[in-house]
Amino acid sequence: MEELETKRKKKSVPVIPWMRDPVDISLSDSCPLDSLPFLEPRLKRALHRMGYNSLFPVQVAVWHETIGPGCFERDLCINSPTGSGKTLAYALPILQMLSTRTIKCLRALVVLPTRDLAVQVKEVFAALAPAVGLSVGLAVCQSSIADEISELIKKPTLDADICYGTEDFPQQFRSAVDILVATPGRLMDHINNTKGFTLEHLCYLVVDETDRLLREAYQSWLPTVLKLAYSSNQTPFPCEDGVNLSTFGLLKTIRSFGVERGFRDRPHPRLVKMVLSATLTQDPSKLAQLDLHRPLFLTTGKRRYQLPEQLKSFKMVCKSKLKPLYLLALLQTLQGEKCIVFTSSVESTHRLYTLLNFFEDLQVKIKEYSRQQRQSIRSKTLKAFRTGEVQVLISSDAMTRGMDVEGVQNVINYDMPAYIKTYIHRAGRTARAGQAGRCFTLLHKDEVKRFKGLLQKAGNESCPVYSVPSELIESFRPMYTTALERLKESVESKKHKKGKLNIKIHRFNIKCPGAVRKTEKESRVEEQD
Ligand SMILES: Nc1ncnc2c1ncn2[C@@H]1O[C@H](COP(=O)(O)OP(=O)(O)OP(=O)(O)O)[C@@H](O)[C@H]1O
Repeated sequence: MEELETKRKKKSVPVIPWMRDPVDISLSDSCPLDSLPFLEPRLKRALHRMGYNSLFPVQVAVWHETIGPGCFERDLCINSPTGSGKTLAYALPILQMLSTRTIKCLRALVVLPTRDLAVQVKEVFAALAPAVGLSVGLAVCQSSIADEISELIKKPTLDADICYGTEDFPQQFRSAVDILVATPGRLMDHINNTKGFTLEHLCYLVVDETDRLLREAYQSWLPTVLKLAYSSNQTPFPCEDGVNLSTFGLLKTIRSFGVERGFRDRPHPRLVKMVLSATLTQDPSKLAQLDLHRPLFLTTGKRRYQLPEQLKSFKMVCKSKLKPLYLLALLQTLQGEKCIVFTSSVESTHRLYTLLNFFEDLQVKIKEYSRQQRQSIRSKTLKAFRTGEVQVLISSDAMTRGMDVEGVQNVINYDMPAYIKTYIHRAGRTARAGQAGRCFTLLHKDEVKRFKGLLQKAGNESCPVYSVPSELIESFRPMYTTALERLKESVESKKHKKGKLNIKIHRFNIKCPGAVRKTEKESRVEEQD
C-alpha cells in the first residue's frame, strides 16, 4: 500500500525541471487593496466599486511577480484551482501597466477556447479598463465580422477631401482597442483578413485554459501570433509626426533590459506571456509551443490537481435506468438551489432535458445548454440562469471550463466524468471565490471503484454516499413510464424528420455513438498531459 503511494507521488513529479521548484500560491495570503503596493488609485477605486476589497492569494502571487519585485522578468505558468480568481490575477497587472499609455494600439491579447468564456473575461476587463482610459475589444464570432471590425479598427479619416491610398499610409488604420479578448478562430480571421489589424505592438499574451487551447491547433493560431509579435521586436513603435518617442518609454515593462540576454537596448519590450489553468499541462512538448521566457511555475500546494477548499463531494449509487428518478429526487431535496447537471454528450443533454420536461409539476425551472444550440439561445439561457429565473441547467461539457455563474451551489454529474480533469472543471462551477459548494456524482455500482481512484488523484479520499428518501424517488415512478414513452415518440419523430439518423434507444440511456466517442477522445487527450 505504502509502495503504491510512493509510486503515485513519484509519478506526480513534473518532468520539466523549472516546474520542480514552483512558487506555492497557498503560502500567499489575501491582501487588502489598501495594502497592495503600487496599485494605481483609479484601479483601486474601480475594484472597490466592483465590491472587491482585497486580492485573493493567486492575485497577490501574480502581482508580486509582475508589478512587484518580480518585475515581469519571467513568463508565468499558473496552476490554481477553479474559482480562485485567475482572471483578475492577469487582468490587473496588465491594466496597471497599460494605464500610462498615451497612444492606443493593441498591446494585450487574451486567448480563450470558447465564446462564452471570452465574453466573460472581456466583462472583467471592461469593468476596470475605462477607469484608466483603456478600451477592450472582443473577437469571438458573436456579431457579424463587419460589426466586429468596426469595433476593433478605426478607419482612416479623409483629410480635406483628399483620399490617401491605404498602402501609402497604412498607419492610418488604427486599433480602437488596447486589449483584445479572442477565441483562436476569430483571431485568425482578423489576422488574415482585417485591414489594419496588427499584433506588432503586442506586449502581453495571456493563454487562459492553456491545456485546452494547446490540445488543438486551431489553424496554427499560436505560432502565427508568436511570429507576428516577435517580428515586431525588430521594429520600434510607429513614429508619428510630432510624437516624441520617449513617450513610449512609459510603456516599457519595468524589467531591467540590461540583465536579459537579447533584450539590451531594445526600445520595444519583450512579449510577456502568462498561461493559466486549474489543470495546467505538464507535458514538455505542449509547453514548448509557447516559447516561454525563463518560465516561473506558480501552483497551489503540493498536488498537481487541487479541488476548491470549500467543495464537498458526494456519490449516489443507483441502477442506470433509475438515474432520472434519483436526479429528480435530488433536485427536489435541493429545493430550488442553483444546479448544473452534467451529462456525457450534447445528445444526452438534450434527451435528459426533454425527458425531465415530461414530468409534470416540477418545482424548478430547467433549461438545457450545449454547443449544439445557437449562440443566441445559449446566451439567453445563461442570462436566465445568472438571474435565477432558471434554477437548473442540464449541460454538456460546454459549461465545464471557466464559466463563472454566481450562486451555483450544486453540480451534479449525471454521467460520471471519465477523467479527473473533467471532474475538476465540472465541480469547479461551484465552490467559487471561497464559497461553499457540493458536487454529486450518480454512479452505477460498477463505476464506484473507478470513481474512487479518480478522486484520489485530487487528494479526495472520502466521498460519502448522499441519500435521498426512497419515498421521494418512488413518487416520481408513476410518471416515469409515460415520460419515457413520450421521449421515445419525440426521438422517433425527430429521427423521422432528420432522415436516417442512426439513433439507438437503450433503456433510457440513449446514446449517439459518434458524440460519445468524441467526448471520450477529447478527455483521453487531456489525460495524457
Ligand atoms: N479579489 C476578489 N474579491 C472578490 N471576488 C473575487 C476576487 N477575484 C475574483 N473574484 C470572484 O471570484 C470568482 C472566480 O473568479 P475567476 O472566474 O477569475 O476564477 P478562475 O480561477 O479563473 O476559475 P476557473 O478556473 O474556473 O476559470 C468570480 O466570480 C470573481 O468575480
